[in-house]
Amino acid sequence: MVNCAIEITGLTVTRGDRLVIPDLDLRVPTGQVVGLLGPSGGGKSTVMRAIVGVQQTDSGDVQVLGLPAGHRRLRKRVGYVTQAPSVYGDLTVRENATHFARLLGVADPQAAADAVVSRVDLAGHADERTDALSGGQRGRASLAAALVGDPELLVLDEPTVGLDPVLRRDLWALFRRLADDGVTLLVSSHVMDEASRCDRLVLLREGAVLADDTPAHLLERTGAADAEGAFLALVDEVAA
Ligand SMILES: Nc1ncnc2c1ncn2[C@@H]1O[C@H](COP(=O)(O)OP(=O)(O)OP(=O)(O)O)[C@@H](O)[C@H]1O
Repeated sequence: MVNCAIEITGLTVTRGDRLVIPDLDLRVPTGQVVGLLGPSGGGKSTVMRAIVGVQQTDSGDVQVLGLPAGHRRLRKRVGYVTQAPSVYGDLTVRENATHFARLLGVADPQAAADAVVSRVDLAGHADERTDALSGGQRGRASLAAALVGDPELLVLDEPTVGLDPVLRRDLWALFRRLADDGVTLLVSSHVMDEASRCDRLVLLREGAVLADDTPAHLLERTGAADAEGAFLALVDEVAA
């Protein structure tokens, strides 16, 4: 049996008066980079919020690392980066990382902070206030804060939005290194060309899983040349 970092069964979520997630089943295997892809408004952020335990749900079960989503024992084991940078603008990059390390009860907060700041390639900006950084740098400062507790699962909501191609490549290389170290990553994106960098792809549309497969199988199954083509082929298949 595949070891799963995330197991979602029968998840239903209503936001406002809209049924956003009708009845979702999803399993995310441990130690892989899983891409959560799909059009804007398809429910990616909502699923991620349910996984980290901040989304009110109607029904269903969300298990994360063998515990119910949002369990206090998951606080240090799960890192979450939202689309909005979640760092304090009036603190430096290093101070932010140190602050989150202390909150998580990390043994040597300053050493842990320095290590993650280097890991996200911000050592050269460690002593700058985050409100003076570029958007991409601020995003990486948020990622450093999420990494400082050495999480087993990282949930990243569109981490590459607004980044130039070089930074996007570097960030994906970092995700790969983390996965090689055994971390499970769930990464949302609506940039389909990022799909090829994932071990597995979950295509989400209108709160439903259109496909959950490896990139190679997905292309083979649909006969498409790339993930975008595969996605469109699957949409047509459902509509037919
Ligand atoms: N606070 C809210 N109140 C009511 N409805 C909401 C709220 N936030 C999101 N929604 C609705 O829930 C649906 C799913 O949104 P969600 O943010 O999960 O999609 P997404 O796939 O992450 O989109 P994007 O790629 O644009 O971030 C959308 O129809 C959206 O309008």
